[in-house]
Amino acid sequence: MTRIVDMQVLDLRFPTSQHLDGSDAMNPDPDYSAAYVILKTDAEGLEGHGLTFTIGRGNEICCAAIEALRHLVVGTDMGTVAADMGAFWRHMTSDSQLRWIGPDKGAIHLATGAVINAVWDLWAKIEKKPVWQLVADMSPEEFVRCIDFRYITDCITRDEAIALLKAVEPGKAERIATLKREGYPCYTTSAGWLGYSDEKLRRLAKEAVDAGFHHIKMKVGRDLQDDIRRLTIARETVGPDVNLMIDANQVWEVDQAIDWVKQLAFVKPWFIEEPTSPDDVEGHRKIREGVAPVQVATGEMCQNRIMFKQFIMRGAIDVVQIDACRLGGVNEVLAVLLMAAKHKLLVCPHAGGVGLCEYVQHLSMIDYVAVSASREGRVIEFVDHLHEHFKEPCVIEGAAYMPPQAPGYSIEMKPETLRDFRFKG
Ligand SMILES: C[C@H](O)[C@@H](O)[C@@H](O)[C@H](O)C(=O)O
Repeated sequence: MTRIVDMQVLDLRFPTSQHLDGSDAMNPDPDYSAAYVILKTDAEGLEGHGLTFTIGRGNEICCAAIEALRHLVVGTDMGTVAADMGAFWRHMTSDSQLRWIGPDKGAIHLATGAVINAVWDLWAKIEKKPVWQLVADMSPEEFVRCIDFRYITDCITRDEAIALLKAVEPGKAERIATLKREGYPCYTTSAGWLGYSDEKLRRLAKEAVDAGFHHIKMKVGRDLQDDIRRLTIARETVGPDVNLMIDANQVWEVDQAIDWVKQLAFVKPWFIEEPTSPDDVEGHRKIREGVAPVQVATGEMCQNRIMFKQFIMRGAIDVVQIDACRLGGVNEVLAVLLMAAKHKLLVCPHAGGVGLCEYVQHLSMIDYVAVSASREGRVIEFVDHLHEHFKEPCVIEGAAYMPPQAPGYSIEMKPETLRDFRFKG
């Protein structure tokens, strides 16, 4: 069986000017970066690729954290991964010397996401399937074997998870056919950055509607009067039937969030994303009560399944925004999908950054085919930048992600990108 014999870590930087002339209220000048992992194997030409998205200097720390995981992954026999992926995840997150700085948080967990996702890429390539299909083809028992239920059994047990998966098994083939025909709906953030002029906002919002988007996200939170003006323009441009979402990137205090959102309620926001600290479960619960019927969304910085459990069980959010590498890779995302399905919450993944669109399309497709069995009210984020660096970039048709066909996790970058975007120090 294939063995992982080496790991390469690359610090890739994509300076702001090369991809985006916009910003959000927390990241006015983001240099998008990727801590990139290549797992080398003893099989000719077979590699696993993975990355985690960071910004600028944060990338160095992530690359160092990935290096700290080297001893846990090099030497792995992929046969043991296929036999018990959950045990492998536990092995990757249980190093007693790394526990004090993790394992479920911070740079070490982002590093875990990058490495675990590279292992999924490798596994899927060995099985000659895209990741979404590898998981969709699993039996409920095989699916739950990928998950570490530690610390979440008060929300969902292994047996409950199996029952939930079994209940939706009958319609799988039909849902796969629907996915291949129609794709999975998405929303765009590309019109709504704070750095854009009113003219550019108007033009991009119109282009988005013309391209078929029914959901458009606007950044807010820097200046209330600006937000009122920009949202008025957006609503006038897109008309009454398109869902407008707003995203504050964590800038508000709890009560301030309630006041601010109420003042923007005239555009009928579909959700408010990241109104306050991503760790504040009670704060989100209060905001949710205070701004209803505007839904509350968070997750791009929700760092583990245990935090998500609290947001879900406390009624603090309406929309679960999983992130492909903020969580510790596919395994942990599967746990969150199950908890969200049990509590009947919408899953709308966070994307954008570097490679997140390529990753999360697989996760929503898994959710639809095997877990929630629904696309109703769910949309994947789409941000139109940096896709040109990927060998198999995501494909959007009629405001929907089309299911990836190539084996793997769609995250492998082109050799020239790996050469030309290495950080020189
Ligand atoms: C710095 C990043 O682009 C963020 O602005 C982005 O992740 C954003 O919060 C989003 O939801 O798309």
